[in-house]
Amino acid sequence: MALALENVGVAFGGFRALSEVSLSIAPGQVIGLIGPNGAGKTTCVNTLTGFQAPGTGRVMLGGRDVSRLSAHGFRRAGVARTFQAGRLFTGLDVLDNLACTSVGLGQRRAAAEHEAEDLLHWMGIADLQSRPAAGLPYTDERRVAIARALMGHPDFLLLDEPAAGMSEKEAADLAALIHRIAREKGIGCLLIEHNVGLVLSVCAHVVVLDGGRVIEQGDRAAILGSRAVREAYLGANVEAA
Ligand SMILES: Nc1ncnc2c1ncn2[C@@H]1O[C@H](COP(=O)(O)OP(=O)(O)OP(=O)(O)O)[C@@H](O)[C@H]1O
Repeated sequence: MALALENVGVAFGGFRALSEVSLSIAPGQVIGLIGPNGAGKTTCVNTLTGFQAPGTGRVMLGGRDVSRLSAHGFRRAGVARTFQAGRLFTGLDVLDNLACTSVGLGQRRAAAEHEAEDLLHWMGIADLQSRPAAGLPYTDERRVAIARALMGHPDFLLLDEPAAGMSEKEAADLAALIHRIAREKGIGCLLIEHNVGLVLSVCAHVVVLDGGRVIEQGDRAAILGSRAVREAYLGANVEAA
């Protein structure tokens, strides 16, 4: 049961944001997706979650072509995501932010609240449960957004720059949480991050995009040793950098 892009292309008007992109996430695996600004990372996540239909190629989930599924359809099928901005429901408290997700997926309210309490406890943030989502400190908002994405027991979790604005210590705590999500829940995770050090420390496999194309993929050693990656980040004149 994998979530995958197969030779995906996405164009906005005449601009090709993705060209022939293939990548695959297995259950319990943490994949990193990196690349310079505008490389196409968010477009990849949008395509893997039904927010953007591929122009060419296919999105596959467990061997099924889900390219035309809606975003809600992807969520129901077990693919959850977070956004660069937390996008919490600011009029609700933390517990209700989580519970309403499972209610939206068809669960009864009492069961959804119970699941939300368990999940907040599992993440070590049970103390936040009655707090209004509006005005949460930035790092707590990020953690609640991840907790909300975990509601309904998804098989895959796609995280769009979850460590943006975090201190080194907060980013290390986040890395530990992502490991737990993969290991203890068996969820396949895809992590987009500008913090390349964090990605290389968390992910066994990293995909590098530049100009909408996959320019490299492999383990930490392969990424660090890649001339194409150095050129993408530092410009063509890598020897001088
Ligand atoms: N809806 C859209 N309409 C037109 N162009 C778009 C749209 N969405 C993205 N793009 C363009 O596609 C390219 C890829 O954007 P995308 O947001 O996927 O890159 P990214 O790697 O996530 O960038 P960043 O690291 O800056 O968030 C960019 O040039 C962007 O301007």
